[in-house]
Amino acid sequence: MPGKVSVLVAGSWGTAIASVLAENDSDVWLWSRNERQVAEINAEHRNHRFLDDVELSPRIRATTSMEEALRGAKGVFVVAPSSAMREVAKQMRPYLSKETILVHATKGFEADTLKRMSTVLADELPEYDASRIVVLSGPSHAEEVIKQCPTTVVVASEHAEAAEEAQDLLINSSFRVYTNPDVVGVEVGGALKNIIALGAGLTDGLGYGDNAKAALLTRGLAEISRLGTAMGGNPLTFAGLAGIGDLVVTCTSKHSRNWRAGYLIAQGHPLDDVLKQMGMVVEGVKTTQAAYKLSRQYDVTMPIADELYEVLFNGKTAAAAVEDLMGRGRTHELEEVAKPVQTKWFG
Ligand SMILES: NC(=O)C1=CN([C@@H]2O[C@H](COP(=O)(O)OP(=O)(O)OC[C@H]3O[C@@H](n4cnc5c(N)ncnc54)[C@H](OP(=O)(O)O)[C@@H]3O)[C@@H](O)[C@H]2O)C=CC1
Ligand SMILES: O=C(CO)COP(=O)(O)O
Repeated sequence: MPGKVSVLVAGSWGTAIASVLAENDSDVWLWSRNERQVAEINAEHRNHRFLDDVELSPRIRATTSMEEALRGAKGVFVVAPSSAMREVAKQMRPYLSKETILVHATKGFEADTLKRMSTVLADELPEYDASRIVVLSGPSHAEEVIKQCPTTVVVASEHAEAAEEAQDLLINSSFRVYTNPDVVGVEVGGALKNIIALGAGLTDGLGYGDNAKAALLTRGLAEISRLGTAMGGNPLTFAGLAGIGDLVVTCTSKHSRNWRAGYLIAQGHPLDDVLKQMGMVVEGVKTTQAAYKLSRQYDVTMPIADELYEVLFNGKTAAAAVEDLMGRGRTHELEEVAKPVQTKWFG
């Protein structure tokens, strides 16, 4: 069963996924554009820039050659930041076999087009059957996965067999993998939870406590479900690993870059400085812009995402944003949640 699989790119999450695949006896080719990083991984079995404290399996070989990474691979895992997905997909096209299982694990939308990541892959890989694309998501900080802490994730594909093949490649006793046919819900849940995690960092930075955090998580989930359902996702997906599961971990974990960015912004650090200081991708910032536009396109109310947008891009203080959220007009808890339920899921 194990054979060659490739992982593109060698950031934190790509390196952790490569480690899970290597634990399962796959021969893993980890692609990076960075020659020094590739040389370090091959010589020292360390990714010094990301997850430096863990020794990598010798089953993981790094390369800067896309051809070497993809040729003969039975599975390809694309783990680029959303801003790089199209560029990476273009480079894959000449070498990607139609038989390969193609999985992406990116949480975000394309900034200009507002497209989901599987759609960006489908655009750039027209020879590949788009219905077989698999999305990997769920509560899974790389720092814990690479140390084999128990973790549960979901793989979604319209094509049940493709999802099961991805499940086979990944599942082991510390990495439990569920399948789900709802690509839209899993992608939208994974992307939008980063906005709420930024908000949780903000309220923690303001010292607002656990009640505020619980409120953000709960009302944040209502916003995620509302937009996700309007975009075609199954409402039940948001009660699962790619919804509430990932929301909980990202809003409460010390590992979350989105939470940390929110925390620093609440303390008065300018957004640009925070992003530079972080040195890793903080998807929630661009996703807040995307959600601002998508909520208007789909005519759904997203007050938390709107307030985050004002804080990040229009200079509103976090305290004023919380005050405005608390002072909104009275409403029924379920009023805005129950809008359009997709017939695709419930007949
Ligand atoms: N970290 C985590 O725990 C998890 C992350 N994710 C998601 O995975 C995705 C990737 O995040 P993560 O690995 O954490 O990010 P990191 O910041 O750790 O790493 C980003 C990587 O992307 C590479 N990269 C950026 N632009 C390009 C490009 N144009 N071409 C090739 N490589 C590029 C960087 O390379 P270089 O060093 O050369 O710039 C770097 O290796 C995000 O969508 C994130 O939300 C999902 C679940 C868990
Ligand atoms: O998606 C993640 C965990 O599931 C990672 O979240 P951060 O990008 O906020 O670190």
